Formats: sequence, structure tokens, C-alpha cells
Amino acid sequence: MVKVTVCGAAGGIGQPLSLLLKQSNLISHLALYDIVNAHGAAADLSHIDTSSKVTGHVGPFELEEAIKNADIVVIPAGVPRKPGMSRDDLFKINAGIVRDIAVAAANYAPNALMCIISNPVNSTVPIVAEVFKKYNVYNPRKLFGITTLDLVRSSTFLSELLDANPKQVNVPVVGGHSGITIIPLLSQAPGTEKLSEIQLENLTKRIQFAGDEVVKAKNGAGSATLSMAYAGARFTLNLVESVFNGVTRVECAYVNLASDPEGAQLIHHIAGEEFEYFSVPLEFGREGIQRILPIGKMSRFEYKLLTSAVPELKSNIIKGISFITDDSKL
Ligand SMILES: NC(=O)c1ccc[n+]([C@@H]2O[C@H](COP(=O)([O-])OP(=O)(O)OC[C@H]3O[C@@H](n4cnc5c(N)ncnc54)[C@H](O)[C@@H]3O)[C@@H](O)[C@H]2O)c1
Ligand SMILES: O=C(O)C[C@H](O)C(=O)O
Repeated sequence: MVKVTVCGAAGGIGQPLSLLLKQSNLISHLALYDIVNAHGAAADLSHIDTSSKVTGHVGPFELEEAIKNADIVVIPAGVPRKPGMSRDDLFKINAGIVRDIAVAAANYAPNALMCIISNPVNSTVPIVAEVFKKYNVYNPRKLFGITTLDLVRSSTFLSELLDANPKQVNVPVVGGHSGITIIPLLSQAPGTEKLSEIQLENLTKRIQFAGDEVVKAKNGAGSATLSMAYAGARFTLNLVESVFNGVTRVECAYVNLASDPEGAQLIHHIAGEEFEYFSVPLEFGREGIQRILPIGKMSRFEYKLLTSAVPELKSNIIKGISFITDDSKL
């Protein structure tokens, strides 16, 4: 019996993500929460002939029911970018939205695995951690910023260059989830030794700024939704398989390095600096994060990317943490 609550379920990501989750037999209850239209989305999805029950919940008064005893809470709630905006520009609105959902989760589903999609992910994940700390229910092994879209894009773009099947092309992506903090470790993917330095640089930039490609193409109507729904479902279902079915899975995600102090040490050693959150390859297990896996060998170019990413990443993390620690009402 696995209950998954999607917060922001009526949105551009929320609806197709919920559709993909509805197809899984591993989920028994799919609870859709939003401040608008979640009853309609739930009625619609509930006609699909898979075994999970679907319920809809609208507005803060129905949040408790939506989130109560959830095993997994996935959060794609909040505003998306328009052309010319950075992910950090979304902080003003999305930080409060994610905080309020985290407070409800800390109260009504303190053991849930928390999967954060809302941007800026580099800051919203620390926000959830700090809320859970204030409520004394924090387990860093159960908190994830979903960066799967960076992995999906890396596989797609690299496979185009190599003329290969994207399903057989895997690139670890570490760091954070915004521009230069996205660090694809292309040197670890077989076949990239055939690419020139310029090709590797261009491909890296394309992966780092792929979100802008979609924002520009949508021309004011938002950012990636369908590819994100695909990525979010892949991540969530891998987590369900590991935690509830005992199948070991490996995925990269943006996590608190306190989830595995030994793994964290290796990362700090490579970076030559300490930071609390980083996207890393993870092995999932019954508790959520079982192990942070080594990030492996990096090229000199990738090492430079890491050095340039750290200041922005650190400032994003501090911004998220202080949003909660400076809030005396919580
Ligand atoms: N992590 C990633 O890789 C990634 C990828 C794409 C988009 N995103 C982010 O996901 C977020 C959602 O994007 P979208 O395109 O689905 O936006 P959207 O506007 O289409 O949908 C957002 C939904 O959130 C709902 N919402 C607003 N306030 C809420 C609240 N307090 N509680 C519950 N729901 C609330 C809205 O009603 C809406 O239905 C954005 O912040 C976007 O930047 C992240
Ligand atoms: O680009 C965005 O704002 C949305 C998302 O983070 C993405 O990478 O597509």
C-alpha cells in the first residue's frame, strides 16, 4: 500500500506527472492536491482502469487530508519561469509555497519521502530540510531535489551526437539544478572520447541551459512540463521500486550530503570545499538514500565547471536555509 501525494497536481507538470503515476501498479493511492482544479483532475484520472485510488483535494483546508500518511510527497507546486527570468527569480513566490507544503508534511506525513521539483531546486530543498528540522522530524535520507531532467536531456543530446540509442547513453550529472551549477560528467560516458573539445564544451552548455531553450520556445507560457513529468515519474517510480519493493536503483538527485557522511567526505575532498547540498549519484534502499556513490573521475574541464559552480550553489543553499531559520513564526 503506497500513498503518493502530488502537490501542484493541476499544473503543467502536475497533470501529466499524475497521469504517468496512475499507470503504476505499485501505487495504491494517488492524492492530487492543488489550490485549484484538483477535483477535476482527480475525477478524470479516476476513470483510468488501473488499480490505484485517486482523490482530489483543493486549498489549504484540504491539505491535511491530501498529505496525511503519504509515503511519498512530490512537489511541482509554484510558478514557472518566463523568458528573461532566472530560476532564482522564482524564489520570492515559490519559497513560501514550498515552505507551507513542507509544514503540512512535517505535521501529517513526517516519514514521507519528499521529492522536490519546484524551482529554484538549489534553495527549495534546503527549505524543506529546515522546516523538518524545526519540527524535529528530519531524516536527510528521505529528501530529494529531482534533477532527473538534466540526466534525461544529457542522454538525449549526447545520443544525437553519437548517433546512438538514448536508452544506452548515461551521463552522471552532479552539482545543482540551475545554469552553471549543472555539471554533466560527459567524460564518463563511453563514446565521448571521439568528440572534440569544442563539441564537449557546446554540449555541456546545451545541457546547462536546456531549460532556457524550452522557456524561449514556449514564449511566456511557462517552462518544461511534459519532459519534466516524464523525468519526475521515472524518479518517483524508481524510488517506489527501491523503498517498497526492495529493488536497488541508482539515480542522481540533489540531496543533503548529511544523508551519507562518508560519501560526502569524498565529494568535499574532490571539490576542496564543503557545502551541504549537491546532486550526486545515489543508491536507493528501504530507507530512501542508502549510499552516496563516488562521483568518479572528472576531466580537467569538468573540474573547472565544478569550481565555477560552487559559489552560486553555496549562495542558493544559504538563501533557502535562512528563509526558514530567520522565520520566527515557525
Ligand atoms: N526540477 C526541475 O527539473 C523542474 C523542471 C521543470 C519545472 N520545474 C518547476 O516546477 C514548478 C511548476 O512548474 P509548472 O510548469 O507545472 O507550473 P504551473 O503553473 O503550470 O503549475 C503549478 C501548479 O502549482 C499550483 N500551486 C500554486 N500555489 C500552490 C500552493 N500553495 N499549493 C499547491 N499548489 C499550488 C498552481 O495552481 C498550479 O496548478 C515551477 O517552479 C518550475 O520552475 C522544475
Ligand atoms: O528551466 C526551468 O525554469 C524549468 C526547469 O528547471 C528546467 O530545467 O526545464
